[in-house]
Amino acid sequence: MSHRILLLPGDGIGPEVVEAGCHVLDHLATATNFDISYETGLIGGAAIDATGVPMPAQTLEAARRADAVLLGAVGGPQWHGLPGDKRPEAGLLALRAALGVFANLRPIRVRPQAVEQSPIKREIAEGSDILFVRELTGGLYFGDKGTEGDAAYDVCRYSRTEIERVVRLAADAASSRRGRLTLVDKANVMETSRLWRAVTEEIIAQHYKNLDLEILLVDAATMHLLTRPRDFDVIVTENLFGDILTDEASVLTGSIGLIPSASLGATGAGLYEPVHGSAPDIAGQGKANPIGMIESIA
Ligand SMILES: NC(=O)C1=CN([C@@H]2O[C@H](COP(=O)(O)OP(=O)(O)OC[C@H]3O[C@@H](n4cnc5c(N)ncnc54)[C@H](O)[C@@H]3O)[C@@H](O)[C@H]2O)C=CC1
Ligand SMILES: CC(C)CC(=O)C(=O)O
Ligand SMILES: [Mg+2]
Repeated sequence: MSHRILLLPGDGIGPEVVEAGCHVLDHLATATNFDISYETGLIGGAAIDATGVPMPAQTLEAARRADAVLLGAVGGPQWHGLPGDKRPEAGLLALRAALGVFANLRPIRVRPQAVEQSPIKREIAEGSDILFVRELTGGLYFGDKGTEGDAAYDVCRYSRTEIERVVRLAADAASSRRGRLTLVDKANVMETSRLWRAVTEEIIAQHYKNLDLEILLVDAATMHLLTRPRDFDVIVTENLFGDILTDEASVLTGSIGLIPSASLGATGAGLYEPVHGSAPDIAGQGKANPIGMIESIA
């Protein structure tokens, strides 16, 4: 049976890293007699230029048919003037929502052979191995948003169910790793964070007594990540905080280009993409690090 892979190269360095990833995948598939078939689709700025919208219906249908979706990156300065729902990034958000991939796994590992690449002192960075589980289909990115005269708003909303499913996934991951789960929130200020904290504490107390649960406020967490990264095992957090903290944590490894991700739902195809964006500053120069894409494929 052929495994159907949908390639969505997107914009900027997206096509470069997808091409590099496919070289590796082709070699592996041939070497192991693993039968794959590719389909390529449009997303983001490339889709806007070709069809007028960042997520053509044809791409969504192909993603639903696929066994796995490999995405490069979307976005670039040429589309920055568009309204929010017409921008390249809206295409990626629509894809994540349509596939129901609520958990975005972002492993950050400082490899022994690359520790010298880290701008962080060796005695701090060496051996760091953190799995971020970022909630991917809720929160600020998906809440009601708009403008009212000179004002603008983005609503952050989370339901108990949305929190429960991603916390359970993170707790399962921690159980199979080093048994430590860290929740990052802003429960001293945000109502949604207080719900995250209550639900997480309840789930861990009831179902994961084996785990050591640590809770950090997000502002302090940004410091702990770069001063005691080895203390972390699995970190679970909401969509916005996870987006920001993983770019920060990538610094430990020396390059955001090294960081892969897998976005998983309860059923259906997974979405596999590097953590970085379209990097317009280096696009077309043959400089993009493809390891994040290759590890996403792995
Ligand atoms: N998943 C996605 O498709 C994402 C898309 N974006 C979009 O990408 C565009 C550019 O965003 P930026 O803020 O510049 O973030 P970015 O992640 O594209 O780039 C940030 C910095 O990291 C470098 N970098 C990124 N990937 C690299 C790689 N593989 N190898 C070596 N260096 C790499 C870039 O050259 C740049 O200096 C924006 O339109 C943004 O919305 C941003 C993040 C994720
Ligand atoms: C919609 C994306 C541009 C958000 C992002 O930066 C990410 O998922 O890493
Ligand atoms: Mg990001």
